[in-house]
Amino acid sequence: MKFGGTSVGDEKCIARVVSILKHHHNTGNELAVVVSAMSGVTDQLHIIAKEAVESLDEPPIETTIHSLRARHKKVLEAVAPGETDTVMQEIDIKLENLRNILTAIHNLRELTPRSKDYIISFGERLSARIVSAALREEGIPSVPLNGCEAGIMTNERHGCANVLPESEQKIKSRVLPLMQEYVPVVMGYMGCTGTGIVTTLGRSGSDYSAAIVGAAIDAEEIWIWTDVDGIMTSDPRIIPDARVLPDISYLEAMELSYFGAEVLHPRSIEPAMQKGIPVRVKNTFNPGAGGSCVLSKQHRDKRVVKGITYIDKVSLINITGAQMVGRPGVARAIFGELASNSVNIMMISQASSEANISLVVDDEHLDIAISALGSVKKGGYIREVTYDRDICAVAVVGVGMAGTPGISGRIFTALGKNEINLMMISQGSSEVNISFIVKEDDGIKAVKVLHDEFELSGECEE
Ligand SMILES: Nc1ncnc2c1ncn2[C@@H]1O[C@H](COP(=O)(O)OP(=O)(O)O)[C@@H](O)[C@H]1O
Ligand SMILES: N[C@@H](CC(=O)OP(=O)(O)O)C(=O)O
Repeated sequence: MKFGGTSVGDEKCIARVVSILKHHHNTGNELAVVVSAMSGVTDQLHIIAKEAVESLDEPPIETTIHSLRARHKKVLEAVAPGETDTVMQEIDIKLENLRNILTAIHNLRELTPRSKDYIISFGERLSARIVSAALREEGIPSVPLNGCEAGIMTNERHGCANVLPESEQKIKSRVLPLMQEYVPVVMGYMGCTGTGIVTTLGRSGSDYSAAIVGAAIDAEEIWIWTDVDGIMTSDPRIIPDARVLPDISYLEAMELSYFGAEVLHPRSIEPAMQKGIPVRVKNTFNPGAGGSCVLSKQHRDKRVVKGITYIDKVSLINITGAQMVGRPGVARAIFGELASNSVNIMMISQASSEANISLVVDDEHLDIAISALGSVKKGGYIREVTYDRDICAVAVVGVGMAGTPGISGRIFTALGKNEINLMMISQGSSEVNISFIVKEDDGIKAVKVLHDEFELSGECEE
């Protein structure tokens, strides 16, 4: 069971988490738990790391340490009064490490990907100790484990590390035996390299940690506890009448999360899928609700389109040049150069004339992508590289779209009727997803129009 940042955000939330775990423990389940940092803490750590390296004046290291200490102490006193002193001693040691490294970073004005990962993993180091103490306070034996202790071994891709296959045996041999006696509370989001260097798994990566641990221990189910009733037809912040999807396939969940449904991390499905383990998404604040179940087959909702997603932190790059037509190797040069600069490409589309290739990249990769394409341009066959930051990606997802004629017609007619201009369209041959780019100002409108067009708010079809 994984509990996200909002689920462990304060003492009341942690008390709920403990009562959920107590219920499942007392009904005979063996549990392994993964927790995220308390909401906002990872952001706070990112900010102080940046300030430590960039600030010419004294960065607010002390203020940050004090605020982290005060927030965690208040929660600990409420949920584990019997252990406050001992756990606070451990927390103070961690905070002292944090203070020292931030001071060193400021003095050296050097923040490496390694040291950054070490810093931003502190949120989970603190929260897991508190959740574990809160369980003990309720009479449930529990131990906290950091990612390395739990056996989560990764490559050295700091900031977005990949879990290595050998983790499976390590996790199994470390976590499973513990579960006979304790409820282990694993610090999500973090792992370590073979030499013990701390890595992180990418923002919102605790879902990935949970999937990795769940798959390694051959869990019966992997439950992701969050702050909404399940995976919904769209982000409820955009579409207030979005509906919970009771059953959804692995493929659909992967596509929805890849294209912006934050409720699950895109990498969290594959480990479960490989082992056929159902992933259940449930609401910590409404545990009685059924939630969503991600499975290989879906049973209840026969609707062709399952959900509409939206991402706004992306940019569109257009590469044009008549010389690109019929010339083998152009795509290799473009994608090879982008790959060697670690640019993640989210969508690709090529006009049939071959004189144009459009790409969508994360906003944060745009500058590096443009500079990489500048080198490719020197080859002579690209005439122009233009970009637009003011766009967003919308995706329509559903396994049933494959082989159902007329879906794209409905999508584009509905958008056209609402005067929404399409700047790029992409559909993979799996037909599980039709994604397109519109101006940022049209993004939310496009989601609403399509949510209505496919009547996603209504009752599910049995
Ligand atoms: N399709 C969707 N279904 C459910 N939630 C979604 C969807 N798209 C975006 N979200 C957002 O994801 C949020 C939960 O993800 P996140 O904030 O990362 O939770 P946690 O802190 O539990 O990891 C929800 O509050 C919701 O606003
Ligand atoms: N704390 C990390 C990892 C994480 O998964 O968080 P959350 O479960 O709150 O999305 C982050 O903020 O990115």
